[in-house]
Amino acid sequence: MSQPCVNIGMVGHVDHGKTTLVSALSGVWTDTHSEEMKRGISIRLGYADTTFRKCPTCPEPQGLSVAKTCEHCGTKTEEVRTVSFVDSPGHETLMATMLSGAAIMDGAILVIAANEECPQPQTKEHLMALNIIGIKNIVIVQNKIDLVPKEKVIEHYHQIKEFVKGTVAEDAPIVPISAQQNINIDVLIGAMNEMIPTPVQKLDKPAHLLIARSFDINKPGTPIDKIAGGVIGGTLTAGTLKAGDDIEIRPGRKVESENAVRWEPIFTNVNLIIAGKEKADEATPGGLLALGTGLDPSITKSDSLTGQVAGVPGTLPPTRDLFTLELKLLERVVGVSDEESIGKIKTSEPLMLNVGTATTVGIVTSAREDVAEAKLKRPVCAEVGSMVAISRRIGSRWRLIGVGVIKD
Ligand SMILES: Nc1nc2c(ncn2[C@@H]2O[C@H](COP(=O)(O)OP(=O)(O)OP(=O)(O)O)[C@@H](O)[C@H]2O)c(=O)[nH]1
Repeated sequence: MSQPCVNIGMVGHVDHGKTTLVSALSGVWTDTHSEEMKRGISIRLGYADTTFRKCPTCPEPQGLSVAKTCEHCGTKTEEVRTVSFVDSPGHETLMATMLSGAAIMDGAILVIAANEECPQPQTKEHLMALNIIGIKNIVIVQNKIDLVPKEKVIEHYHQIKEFVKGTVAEDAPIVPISAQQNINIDVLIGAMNEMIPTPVQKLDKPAHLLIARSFDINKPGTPIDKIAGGVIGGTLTAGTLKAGDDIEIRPGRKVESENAVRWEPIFTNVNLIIAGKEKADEATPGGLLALGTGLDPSITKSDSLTGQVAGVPGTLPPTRDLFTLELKLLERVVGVSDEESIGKIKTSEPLMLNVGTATTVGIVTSAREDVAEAKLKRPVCAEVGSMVAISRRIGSRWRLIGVGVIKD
């Protein structure tokens, strides 16, 4: 990709139109899996790339679009910015996946369907997650306006305004659209372009990649299906990678011997870089990458490396199987109809912990008012100071209850 890239997340309640909107913006359907087809909901993170473009000859004001030729004068449009969309699932059982996706978002579109009362439970829970993870660049989309009369759209707009009062999205623009009928998509592109800047590229640090997906091979027909090794996908938080570079992956591989279990880092090399849909010589932070590696595909298949970190050998954060967390708990549980208050964290209770793209369960070994220690069932590679989203099992679901910062 020739332009610096930004990762924009699609978040919001189930069936509000996230995947449809990604498709309207990028012209491609994000990954669809057979299980998703059966259940009719998104289960895993989906990805799609597009380019915001501008006509070089039409007079101002002329908005951005994704069209390759100008609809007014037919001139070939020019690239302004490349964008990767991270499509997260909206179902309440899939919060862990949403949180992994949020770790690699530079900004987000909160999709809210205009034909339902606002807020729906995961509209609230996803906004809270953005808040906790610190994603401030947000655009709100009022989708499916083709299904309701204008007065209802206005009433719904006021419901959204009331709902976001006092949250990180208080001043976010609200764009009424129909993803399915392609209404107001150009206005949305303009709002995204303004609200979601390309992140500052930290090129002078060693390369670190948060792994969000891993595959044995990519889909047939894509450039990466021609290589033999396993594929990892994710986003670089810092540094650059070139084809041929050596990489280390942590925590790596689980090794079981006699009575002990340990995790060994994996060492391999990058043999192909795909940024967006194109083969690239170099990968930089921002945007989603697929890296062909020298790994045996059995190591990368079925997202088995999701949540791990890859980077320059010897520079990765330590692998931890114990967290000491400085806590900041929410007042009430969100994402449920009955919003009970959140009690203190107790010793021996299991917590779901999300850090970067990793999800693990930790058993609390000690807990005070504002600090808790948890022994992790599956270790993670994480820096001191990293934010950890904390969820507690309430009924049959994990519910977001707060955030912790890793202490040494
Ligand atoms: N009428 C109308 N239907 C829409 C619109 N956008 C999406 N839909 C429909 O709403 C349904 C759900 O859309 P999806 O895009 O799958 O919703 P989603 O938010 O990605 O769902 P999950 O990822 O499972 O949470 C589908 O049947 C879409 O065709 C719209 O603008 N108008």
